[in-house]
Amino acid sequence: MDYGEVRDEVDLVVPVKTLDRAKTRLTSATGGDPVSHAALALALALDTVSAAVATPGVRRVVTITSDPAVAAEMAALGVESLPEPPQPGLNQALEHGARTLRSSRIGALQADLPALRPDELQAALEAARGRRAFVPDRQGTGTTLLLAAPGGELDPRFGVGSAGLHRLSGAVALIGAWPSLRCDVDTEEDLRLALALGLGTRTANALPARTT
Ligand SMILES: Nc1nc2c(ncn2[C@@H]2O[C@H](COP(=O)(O)OP(=O)(O)OP(=O)(O)O)[C@@H](O)[C@H]2O)c(=O)[nH]1
Ligand SMILES: C=C(OP(=O)(O)O)C(=O)O
Repeated sequence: MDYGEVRDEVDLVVPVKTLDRAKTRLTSATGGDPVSHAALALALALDTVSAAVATPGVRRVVTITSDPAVAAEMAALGVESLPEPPQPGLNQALEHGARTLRSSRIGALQADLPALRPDELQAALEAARGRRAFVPDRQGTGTTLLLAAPGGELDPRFGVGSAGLHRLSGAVALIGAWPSLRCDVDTEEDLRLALALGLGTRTANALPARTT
């Protein structure tokens, strides 16, 4: 497919672990049932990706996953998936995705933003104004979005303390009134906060009744 050359637009890679390994800190939210847990992990990713696809300024969204169930569900949204590279790890998966896409502008979006609103993601993309930039999570320690400069490398440093590492690597911290973009869901407390912001429909449907 020819996606054209619009320099202000960004292609986003979204990493998604295999569902049986994903979101271990959220296991209690579904009462320890592995099938419900996998459904919740998948719903988080689908709501995130649906919002990203609907965002003006986002040209293309591609997930990086070795889980065929994730790839099939993403395909139903019209979203392509790339398999993980042989080297394990989140940053390796993102670098592989970025290299494969060869986009004029690349970004990485975490897959656990179930309240994400397209207008907030669009506002963050605009605030970057062509710089290599990142959006810290609500605690200020992690990263939910990393954007390369046009034509530049992604150079991802996700993991513990990634906000500090992205800042040290020269990326500009973007801090705006974008609660849905900053609310990544790792724990049940995060899930309650995302619920208050307004969950995507898939995540809302995947929750047990007591959480809603
Ligand atoms: N493709 C891919 N995605 C990853 C990998 N590691 C983490 N991710 C994804 O990166 C995002 C951020 O990771 P975390 O917030 O730590 O999520 P998680 O590892 O599923 O959660 P925990 O098990 O609770 O640490 C999530 O969307 C994960 O699915 C990896 O090795 N490969
Ligand atoms: C991998 C990260 O996510 P989390 O802190 O949610 O594990 C990160 O913020 O770099």
